Amino acid sequence: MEVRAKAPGKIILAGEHAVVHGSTAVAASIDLCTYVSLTFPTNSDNDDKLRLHLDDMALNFFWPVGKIKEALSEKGSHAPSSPKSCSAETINILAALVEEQNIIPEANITLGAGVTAFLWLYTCIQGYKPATVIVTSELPLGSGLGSSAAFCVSLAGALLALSESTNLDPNQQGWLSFGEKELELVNKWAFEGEKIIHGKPSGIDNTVSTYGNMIKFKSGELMRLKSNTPLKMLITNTNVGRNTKALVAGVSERTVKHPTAMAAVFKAVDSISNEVATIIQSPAHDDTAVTEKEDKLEELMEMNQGLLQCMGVSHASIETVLRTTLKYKLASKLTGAGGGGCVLTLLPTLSSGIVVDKVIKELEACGFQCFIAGIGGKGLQISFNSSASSS
Ligand SMILES: Nc1ncnc2c1ncn2[C@@H]1O[C@H](COP(=O)(O)OP(=O)(O)OP(=O)(O)O)[C@@H](O)[C@H]1O
Ligand SMILES: C[C@@](O)(CCO)CC(=O)[O-]
Ligand SMILES: [Mg+2]
Repeated sequence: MEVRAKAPGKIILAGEHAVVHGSTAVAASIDLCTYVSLTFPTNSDNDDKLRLHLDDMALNFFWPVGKIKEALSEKGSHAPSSPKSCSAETINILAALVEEQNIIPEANITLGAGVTAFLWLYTCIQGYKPATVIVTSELPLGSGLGSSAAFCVSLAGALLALSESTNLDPNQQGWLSFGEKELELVNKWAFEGEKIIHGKPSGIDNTVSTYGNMIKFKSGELMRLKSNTPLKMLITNTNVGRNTKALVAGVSERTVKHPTAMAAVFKAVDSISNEVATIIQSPAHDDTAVTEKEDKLEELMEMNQGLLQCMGVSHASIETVLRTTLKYKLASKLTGAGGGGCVLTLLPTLSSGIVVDKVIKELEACGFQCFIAGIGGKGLQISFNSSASSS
């Protein structure tokens, strides 16, 4: 029996970083996903290993399950229906199991945190069973499109689908969706994984990846938004690597140094996000109303970007994208943690295709990668393949 899970990445339309400090943010899923396949060996396979294949990076890890059990001793906890945080001490034990394999390139230290999160989610949800887990992704890693959250949600989804805590029918064909209670459980586990990768996540990324569509999020609470106008966003990947953990920590440091000024910044972001959510949901019956909405969204994106600069998370490459798109009267803001990564540019409904082609050409000439993603699709989905056996 093989179970597959797919979970989408996301864009943040307003409120990144400030959301970690209690402000409202607005996010939407995108149609680029991370896929996880989970298979248990049959008795005749005689395999005692937990195997993790990160196919996109051609990295293959394996641990004898007895070794994991011995390393974790009483710190391991097989309790799929009770999401639990990984203590700093246990993170170190798991990180040592990851490092021992010596296969993560030095240039990619944060990848180790993802594999550590895998070991935590696996042992808590499935215990010490041998298995093969294969991960592939359409998302660029560490670029602001929520690759870490999609990784944790798809993993938690696949692991829970083959646990006693969920009850999808494995004989059903095609992609299936969990019910509300099960999604809540997946989301909580994914948040625990995100904590290992990010340090101090707000939970917005795993929540939008779990539930999909468009959400407003504040202090752990989600509100689903019903968009009344399709939004078209150009996503530009500056290809400048960064990691969310360091950027979030940088904003927290600034907040400690300048508490009053930063509180004002976070309050302004909160107002911007609420206004963005209201505009997105307001009806627009004709082209004039759509244009009016888009004009307001563009202004709010620019205001949000200014405040992200105040927080210290912009980057020269992001500023280049802003300057380039502004030449064509298009508004942009960074999305996700910033410091490089991806930038969003609103493409108004009536914008001319020629202008869009020109701006893309100019951005690509700077070495950036441009694409238009579908916004607001489904969240986590699961599918079973009863004829598969472990490889
Ligand atoms: N497909 C994957 N396979 C293995 N690890 C992954 C995968 N996708 C994400 N990760 C983990 O997530 C880390 C990247 O997370 P990070 O939060 O820094 O960036 P992001 O999630 O892409 O951007 P943002 O948090 O700004 O949306 C990787 O270094 C790795 O640890
Ligand atoms: C930077 C941040 O606000 C969004 C990253 O996509 C971090 C978080 O909310 O966890
Ligand atoms: Mg992330």
